[in-house]
Amino acid sequence: MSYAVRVESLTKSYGSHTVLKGLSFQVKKGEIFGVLGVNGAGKTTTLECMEGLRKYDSGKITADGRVGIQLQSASLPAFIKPMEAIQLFAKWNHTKVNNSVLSALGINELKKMKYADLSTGQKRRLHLALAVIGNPDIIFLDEPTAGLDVGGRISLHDQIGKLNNQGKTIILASHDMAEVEKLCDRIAILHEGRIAFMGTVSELTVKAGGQYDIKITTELGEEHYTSDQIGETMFKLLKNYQTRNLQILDIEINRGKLEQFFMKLTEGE
Ligand SMILES: Nc1ncnc2c1ncn2[C@@H]1O[C@H](COP(=O)(O)OP(=O)(O)OP(=O)(O)O)[C@@H](O)[C@H]1O
Repeated sequence: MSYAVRVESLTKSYGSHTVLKGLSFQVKKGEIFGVLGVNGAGKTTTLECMEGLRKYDSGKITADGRVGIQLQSASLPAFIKPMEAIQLFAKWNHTKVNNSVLSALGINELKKMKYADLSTGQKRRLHLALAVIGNPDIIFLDEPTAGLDVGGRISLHDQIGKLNNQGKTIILASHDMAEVEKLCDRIAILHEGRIAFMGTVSELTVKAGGQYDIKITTELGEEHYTSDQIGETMFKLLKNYQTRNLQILDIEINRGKLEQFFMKLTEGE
């Protein structure tokens, strides 16, 4: 099979509330696939059905490989130490603890701490380590960087990239456009139980009009520009500021339209 997970006509209701209305998509082996949507769009439900943790009403899901899961919220006993949790999970998985994974995720530094004393970022790193301890082929991450500061996000993104470079397929849920833009090969945007968009971020950018908003701050204040040829425009702008002998204090570039397009899709416009 060239795909890691195949989802066909997946439906799921909670009582009379139909959350998934026939989703079909495939996740290719070795890719980072993002499931996006606003709060309540059904990202966690989709992931949990794919993980085999939640019953669905109809459809078919096939996974090819061992699965590792990081849930959206998870908790361990307050007094357990990170290494005890790691050893426990390794035993369950009939596997040996991979020390390179532990050092990559900075688990060794947490050795002496109790679970209850770990920060949000440290807990997330531990949960990711527990998800990958069984050497899975497919890793599910539900909003892996929620609640993390900038440093924590960058470090976790780095670890996710490294796991992907080792050939792991990664499926992550997020509502952070910047996160999926940085990490994902392809994304599916859920809206009202259906897939409103599926493709690469570049395809989404083209659909959205491919416009960048640029803000340049100098001692004279802020100046705003838009461009669909970011490289060329930035080159010209920087030359222009140099000619005008203006010192640039800050540059901000946003895929403004991409966020707007996401809002438009998810608002059903
Ligand atoms: N166990 C449950 N019982 C009843 N309704 C549920 C249950 N789990 C989820 N729902 C409802 O299903 C819908 C989708 O929830 P889900 O958690 O899958 O969305 P999500 O996109 O992951 O949201 P978030 O971004 O807030 O995590 C929501 O309206 C939610 O209230």
